[in-house]
Amino acid sequence: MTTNAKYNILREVGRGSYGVVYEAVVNQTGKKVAVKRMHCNGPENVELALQEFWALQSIQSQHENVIWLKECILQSGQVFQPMSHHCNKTDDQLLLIETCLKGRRCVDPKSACYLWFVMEFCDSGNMNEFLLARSPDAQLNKSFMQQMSQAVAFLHRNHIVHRDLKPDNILISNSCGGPVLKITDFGLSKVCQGSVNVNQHRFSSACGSDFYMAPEVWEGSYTAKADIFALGIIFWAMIERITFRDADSEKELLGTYICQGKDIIPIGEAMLENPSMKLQIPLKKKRCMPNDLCRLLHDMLAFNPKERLDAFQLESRIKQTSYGEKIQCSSSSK
Ligand SMILES: Nc1ncnc2c1ncn2[C@@H]1O[C@H](COP(=O)(O)OP(=O)(O)OP(=O)(O)O)[C@@H](O)[C@H]1O
Repeated sequence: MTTNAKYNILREVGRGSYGVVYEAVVNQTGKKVAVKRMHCNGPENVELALQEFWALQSIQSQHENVIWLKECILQSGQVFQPMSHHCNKTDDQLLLIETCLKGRRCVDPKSACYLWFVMEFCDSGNMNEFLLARSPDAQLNKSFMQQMSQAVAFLHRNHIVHRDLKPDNILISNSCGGPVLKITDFGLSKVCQGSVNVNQHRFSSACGSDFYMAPEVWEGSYTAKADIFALGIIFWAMIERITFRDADSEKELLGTYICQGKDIIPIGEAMLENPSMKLQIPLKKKRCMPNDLCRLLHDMLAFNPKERLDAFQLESRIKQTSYGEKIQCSSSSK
């Protein structure tokens, strides 16, 4: 570390397919931050890194449940420059954009090129780890449902479609009061500039994680309503504690599916094969799910995206559900 370094890296927190995340401190304030380093060595990595940057930069105001990007720094060899979202882009930044557009490396192959994302630090892991380490709790589930729906409504209001919502991409900060969810990992997200209504913008590249993908995503023509389907799968799995073991990482993950013999099939894929399929909600404990919650899940997981709730309808429907409400016990004894 040099004496005038802005950040001091403390330890590695984890690695994903495209980057390494470190815990660090801001030297001037002592505040803890997370720093994600993404290697921009090929067009695929560059596209993911730039999409993450564009989405997080495009948000003008912050939202408590969306990860906050403090700054993004482009490293080219020994030179570190802040990324700019405005017209005054540096030559290195323009080369990154060229790499993304042309689909071939345009940055100097001799100098190492990285994007460093400085973000708020989340101290309690992701939603899978957090929930599966605790006993089921309807009040906590309700609070998480509210936080997730508010975050997605905020993103959609800001014309951002996440396209990869899953419990792994929802981090938890538990340092001030109750647990606060933070939606993160915007590498597959899209900013629909110029669209008046985010639900009318159509995407054609299938992307996301199988178990959370809506039927129309499997077909390759979908809108922001695909984010609502993913939330429906997450809510259902969280409420009934439905999990599966990921084939690659062998981790236990929250997610609902259909059993076909020994195989488990993602709900969206199964619905596409059989559009008239009736979802069995609740799957486990029949008497434990209130009717309004059951209807809400059906409305989030509707096969036809036009019949599916949008993020703004979802936000108000969750406020109305009786699920997870504290039961007030009045006592007359003093
Ligand atoms: N802001 C943060 N605060 C604390 N930990 C974080 C933060 N961002 C990411 N992490 C952790 O760092 C690790 C790597 O995250 P990253 O987003 O790079 O990959 P991933 O989501 O695990 O995998 P992939 O990108 O392959 O889907 C994960 O364990 C994640 O929980």
